[in-house]
Amino acid sequence: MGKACGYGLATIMGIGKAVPKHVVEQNTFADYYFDISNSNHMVDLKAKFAKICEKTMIERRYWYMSDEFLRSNPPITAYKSPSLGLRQQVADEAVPQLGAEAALNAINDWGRQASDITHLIFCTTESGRMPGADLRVARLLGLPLSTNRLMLYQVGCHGAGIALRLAKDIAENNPGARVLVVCSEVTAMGMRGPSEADMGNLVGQALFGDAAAAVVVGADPTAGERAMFEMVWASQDTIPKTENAVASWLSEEGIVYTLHRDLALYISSNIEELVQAALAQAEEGVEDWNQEVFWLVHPGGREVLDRVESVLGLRKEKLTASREAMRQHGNTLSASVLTAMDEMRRRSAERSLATAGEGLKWGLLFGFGPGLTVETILLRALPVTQPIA
Ligand SMILES: CC(=O)CC(=O)SCCNC(=O)CCNC(=O)[C@H](O)C(C)(C)COP(=O)(O)OP(=O)(O)OC[C@H]1O[C@@H](n2cnc3c(N)ncnc32)[C@H](O)[C@@H]1OP(=O)(O)O
Repeated sequence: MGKACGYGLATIMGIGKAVPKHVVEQNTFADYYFDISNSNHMVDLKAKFAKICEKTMIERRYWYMSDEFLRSNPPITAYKSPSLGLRQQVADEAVPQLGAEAALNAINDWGRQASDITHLIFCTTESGRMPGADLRVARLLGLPLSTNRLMLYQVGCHGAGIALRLAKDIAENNPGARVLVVCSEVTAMGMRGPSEADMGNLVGQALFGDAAAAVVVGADPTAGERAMFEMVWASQDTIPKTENAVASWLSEEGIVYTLHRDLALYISSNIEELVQAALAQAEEGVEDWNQEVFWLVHPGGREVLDRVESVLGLRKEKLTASREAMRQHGNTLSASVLTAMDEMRRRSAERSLATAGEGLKWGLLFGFGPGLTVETILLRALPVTQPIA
């Protein structure tokens, strides 16, 4: 979808993130995880898990659930035990709280009042409650009751891509619209102990972390606003025959998921075509993917980034923002790619580069999720300016 109805293209005008306070260090995580799940007798599995943790290249993650809470609620740390109500209670508290904190940071970055937000898109994989976290966040931020809310439940890691694509359509078709996109994820639903028969679960336990990230989207910047990234084109694609590569379902035991060993291979084998299709939408030829393009790739796991980098022939530093987001937070599902965007913007500003996209004009954002679904957004980073006077 391109420019519509004579209004300008949707732009990202503010970015914010938030993490909960409990820090989980990856280099001691195997010991901790097997201890809280009373699984120290699984000696070989623990050794294998320690190796997986090391290979993730994650340094730390953040959890909303405290050590005390986990130790006093064994159904959460069992491999499978009825615990949905308990998990939902955590999500009810944590998802809106973290989301509101990230949203406030994005609104402060944007520079206008929260009451100027016209639409709210809230995305989480972790909750099944109505009314949803969108309403709680609207209340916490003091948004007007007339704010148009849209709640995306159970979307998975490509949720930010979906939310941005919808925000683009809204901003380009409703003059003056300012859309707050919030992605908030806590591992309360999917946290569980180890099982020798479920390696996919073990890989997930080494990867997933809690975080929220938010952006403000609008077309035609006005006084006090500065546009960072224009969303030029957005699309969704499904990779054929990969329906079982990532699957998750809500059960009495919380969210149970499978991660296929070849998931990274499926993504990397199909991404080149999607890159070409997206860059063909740029107004000028973009030939050199290292010199001319900045990359925001969902940090699904180290192997996902390695394979994407290799198949596209990207230099090591091109995926730095994604790798840093993963190193500092783990895979935070829908919040991941926005966290990477925040990191890229921060690093670009630190180096006084001409745009928030590492000084470059054209960029690609990729979200990956169950389906396998790929969300692609062609971005144009605008020259760094002060907010419009
Ligand atoms: C679609 C999306 O992308 C959405 C998401 O974000 S969902 C999460 C997506 N991410 C993933 O699935 C993780 C991708 N994988 C990785 O990043 C890496 O495999 C890793 C960091 C987990 C491990 O690194 P690695 O270099 O592959 O380590 P490696 O020594 O080969 O593997 C360790 C062990 O784990 C096993 N393993 C790894 N992934 C596995 C999986 N998904 N299922 C079963 N076993 C797995 C390996 O077979 C190996 O077992 P053995 O020691 O018995 O051979």
